[in-house]
Amino acid sequence: MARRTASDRDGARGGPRRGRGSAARASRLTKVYGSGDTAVTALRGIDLTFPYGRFTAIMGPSGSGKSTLMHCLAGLDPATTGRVFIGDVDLSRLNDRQLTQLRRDRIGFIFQQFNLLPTLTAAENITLPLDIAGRKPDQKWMRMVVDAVGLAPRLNHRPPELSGGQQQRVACARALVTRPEIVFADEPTGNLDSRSGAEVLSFLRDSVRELGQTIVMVTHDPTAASYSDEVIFLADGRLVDAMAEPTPDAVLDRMKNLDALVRGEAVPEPEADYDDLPPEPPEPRGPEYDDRGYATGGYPTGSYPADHYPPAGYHNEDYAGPADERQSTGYGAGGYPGGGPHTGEYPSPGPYRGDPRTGGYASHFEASQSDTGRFDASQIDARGRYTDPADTGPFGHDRYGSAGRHTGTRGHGGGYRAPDDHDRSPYDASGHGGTRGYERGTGRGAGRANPTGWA
Ligand SMILES: Nc1ncnc2c1ncn2[C@@H]1O[C@H](COP(=O)(O)OP(=O)(O)OP(=O)(O)O)[C@@H](O)[C@H]1O
Repeated sequence: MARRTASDRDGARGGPRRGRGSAARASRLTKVYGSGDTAVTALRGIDLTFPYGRFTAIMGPSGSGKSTLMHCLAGLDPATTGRVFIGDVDLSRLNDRQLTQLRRDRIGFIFQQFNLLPTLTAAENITLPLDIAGRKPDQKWMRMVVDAVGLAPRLNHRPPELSGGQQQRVACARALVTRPEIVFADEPTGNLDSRSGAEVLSFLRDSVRELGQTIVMVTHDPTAASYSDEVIFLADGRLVDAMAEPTPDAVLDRMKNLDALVRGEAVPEPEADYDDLPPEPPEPRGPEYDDRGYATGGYPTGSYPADHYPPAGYHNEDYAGPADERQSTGYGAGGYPGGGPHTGEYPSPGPYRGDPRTGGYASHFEASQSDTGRFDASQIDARGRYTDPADTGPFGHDRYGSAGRHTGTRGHGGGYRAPDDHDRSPYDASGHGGTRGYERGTGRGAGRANPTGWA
């Protein structure tokens, strides 16, 4: 696919059309199927924005509401409450005829089952939406799309004469030929072998990067999701997490945790990462001193790294420990007695001063994890990071919120909430704010702007 300029991406030369604002948006979207005893709540208040020119994957356990969300966004299924916008059009204000027209003119669809008409050639299938609308194809755009999906030599073939991958590429070209503002793809590679799937996904990704297309794709496949710019995760009808620049392994890990949490199981214990996650500072209880003036255990000193204490044999009370890294890694002042770096005020007793082989730290730290059960399930967030459930931190309300002072400037705001915790949205008022920027209202945080733009 030929490189195009930024102005091309805006549709100046026939690329996807763009309105103002975002390509699609859901605001407090809920969906309930049925009523009374048989009611099924599929979506529980989704706030989500899809900016133009991005490729977003929607993932989540079976039954989490992925297809329902996509159908509501695409105007195929009405919301129960809340609102959905395509561009700046509020779908709830459209009648059936207007909705049909909007879908035809402004939305492209790609389905798992290709949905091609077997009696039409590939070229006729591609132009079908335009024919139905009584519009003539923009030949230049059509050629570009056909070239991009590599179908030029196959345009006169009928679907039964094409491989699965080729058929899906016809479907991709059909979705793009109307220059839609947004394309919804429902498991587009679900029926393809991995090589054909990769071809289709590469095309989708390139159409975003090089043509400025906006794509939203539901998938179960972490590899497929890794082609996207960002993955959003649903569980039990709620948005529970997001991952920018996904890799298959990272997506797979996240999905495993989501599955386990949805089943009410403990998530796998993460490997303790001493560099990334310093142990929780102990509760200040006041020092106790021996008759030489050394602390004797009034503090659970084993929770401190050994290099915070005087080296072996060092008995000088004036010892000043290394600078308090916890401050630079996000632990606020106050975690330590006195609220600042170590000053030698509380020299440590015990093994932490006397074992140069281990520094007296790691082995004790490991032991303390199992002794205290520090890493139990309720304290592990969806990113596998330790959090303190009792501590809502500066990002408040988020039962598993991993952002905040625990991870400080490196906080990512994973924020998975237990499936049984239905009483409030995980993205409620003070929900997210970490460096990934899940800040309600602005879609931006202190660091990297959130590309999906949580509303
Ligand atoms: N037409 C319907 N009538 C009643 N319940 C429905 C209907 N469609 C979906 N549901 C229910 O809504 C919930 C969400 O379904 P949805 O198909 O959106 O999930 P999903 O994440 O796409 O699942 P999967 O990955 O298995 O396709 C499920 O509990 C499902 O049983």
